[in-house]
Amino acid sequence: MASLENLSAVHATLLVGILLECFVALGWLLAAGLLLPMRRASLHWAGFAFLQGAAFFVYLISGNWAGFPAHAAANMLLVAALVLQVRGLQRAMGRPPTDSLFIALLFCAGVVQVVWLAHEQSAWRMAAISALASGISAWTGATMLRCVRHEDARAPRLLALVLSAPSVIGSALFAMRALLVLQAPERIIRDDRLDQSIGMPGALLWLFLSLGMALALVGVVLYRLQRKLSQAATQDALTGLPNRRAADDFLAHEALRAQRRGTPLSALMIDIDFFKKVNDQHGHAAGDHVLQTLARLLQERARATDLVARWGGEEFLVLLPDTSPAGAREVAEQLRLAVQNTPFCWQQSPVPVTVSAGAATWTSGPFHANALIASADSALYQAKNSGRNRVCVAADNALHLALPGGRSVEPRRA
Ligand SMILES: Nc1nc2c(ncn2[C@@H]2O[C@H](COP(=O)(O)OP(=O)(O)OP(=O)(O)O)[C@@H](O)[C@H]2O)c(=O)[nH]1
Repeated sequence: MASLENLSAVHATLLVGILLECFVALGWLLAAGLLLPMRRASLHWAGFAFLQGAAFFVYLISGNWAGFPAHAAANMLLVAALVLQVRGLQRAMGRPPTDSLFIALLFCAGVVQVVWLAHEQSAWRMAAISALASGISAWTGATMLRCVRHEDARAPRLLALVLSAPSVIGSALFAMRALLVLQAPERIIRDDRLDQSIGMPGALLWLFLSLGMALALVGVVLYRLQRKLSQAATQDALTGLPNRRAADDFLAHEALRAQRRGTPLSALMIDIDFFKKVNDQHGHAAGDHVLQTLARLLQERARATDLVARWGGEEFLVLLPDTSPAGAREVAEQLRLAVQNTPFCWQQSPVPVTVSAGAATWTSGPFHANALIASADSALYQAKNSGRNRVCVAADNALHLALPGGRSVEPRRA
């Protein structure tokens, strides 16, 4: 290894790379201990950083070992590191890793080393490994994009592009390297003989790319954790529907729009009839299954602009923007009939399920969210009291009578 006095700029860069990768690997090991849902992914990325650090180390010591095929060793480490990076991303997405492909890639890299091991063939070796690394990096970039965008189409496109950029740039650079090597193979063979394994531009580029990739992985983890947290805060765990908090936010937002545009806003409160009996006769798991099936059914029949939420227990709230009292009654009746005509089953036994619904509509005047919900709720209890499996609509003045101290949402001034 170079002594401190004659430490060249390349050596210094490689040393920085080793230290950086050690810190990154330690960081991921720490994350594996702390972020349980991301444990496996973090362990993979610790391996990714460690192998990259090892590749930097190989270049650092290569000058001391005449004839040591530094490129070959470093490239093998790099391919293994890149494979671990993609595998970690697949783990982060909760997908089974494509192990056969990874094994095939590593096998190919190994074969390339063995077939073109001689110095005279180092250009071919470098070109093949660079092409392989380019392919894996492109795959990493694509997986990174999917990791952010696939499960959440509303995820910011720019964020997805920024996070996948280091891998895409890496892929392009590896491809360029493969082409340059094939264009001037004599230079590579000469450099390899002289043990000039890596130059300053190469070392710096590699260092920045490694840093970029590490930051991109941190970005993916932060994005996914933030998404999980916001999901947990706004999604009902059993049915996957928006929960009460999300319904409140939607209602406040839609109320402002309705007031600004002067369009009606309707709410349906839907409750399963005699649900206690389902639990008592078939068990709690059967009750959960009925809730999940009903949630799916309601969601499938809702318009893209409506919101179906689990209000609590066996009660669902459907918010219908731009829907008149007559329209709300019609939607509620369609949903009631759909439930009545859907065969619910639990362990091959039929479970009869019907629902009652109450509808209320805001059409004009100050908006009280609590009054709209309370009106839909009292219409629901009217439906329950008049025999169940039916729809009742709140009277026109119900909103004014309900909850005078309710939350008021004033229209935003243009
Ligand atoms: N399985 C299951 N049951 C739930 C859940 N949340 C609430 N329940 C049950 O829902 C039942 C509600 O019963 P009640 O309020 O008496 O209403 P009901 O039996 O549907 O009668 P009506 O509404 O008057 O037709 C209770 O037995 C609760 O335990 C849940 O998440 N899963």
